[in-house]
Amino acid sequence: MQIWYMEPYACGDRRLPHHVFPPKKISPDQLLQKSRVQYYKVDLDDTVAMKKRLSRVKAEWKVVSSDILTVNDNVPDWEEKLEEYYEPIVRDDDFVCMVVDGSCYYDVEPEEDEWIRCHLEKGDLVIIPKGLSHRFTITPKNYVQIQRFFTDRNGNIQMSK
Ligand SMILES: CSCCC(=O)/C(O)=C/O
Repeated sequence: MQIWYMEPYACGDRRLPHHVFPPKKISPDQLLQKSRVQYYKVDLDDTVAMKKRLSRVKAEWKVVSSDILTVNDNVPDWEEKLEEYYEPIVRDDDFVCMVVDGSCYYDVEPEEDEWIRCHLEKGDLVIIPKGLSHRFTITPKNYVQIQRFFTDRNGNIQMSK
């Protein structure tokens, strides 16, 4: 995963990196300190290691359901969907997301109008904590397949998936 500060009030093609000038990249540890976003690299080609990592994440974060979402330009109402995903949201549950194929950006906003761009590729898994403003968009590949894991902060019935 590559992580960098975005230029303020980025406009134009959202798929471009929109670095601040000069570019300011940060490490996953710095991202964690700054925003509480956690990061794991999952080796999707190693089934045993992948299952181990995912079952740990599911147990630790009380994952109750998951889905797999493909975002590409064959999606009906593609432009509208992208608009919707780019709208900042603040969730009241922790959100876990892993890139299965392709690439995408999750932008997080630890402080008002200060956006940090996380460029996720295959095997990158992030945990966006509840309460943190974030948004999603695609990269110039125009293609990503992600697995989303939904958590239950109230400890309700667990569904296996
Ligand atoms: C294409 S994923 C859109 C972002 C998302 O599903 C979500 O709920 C983020 O919190």
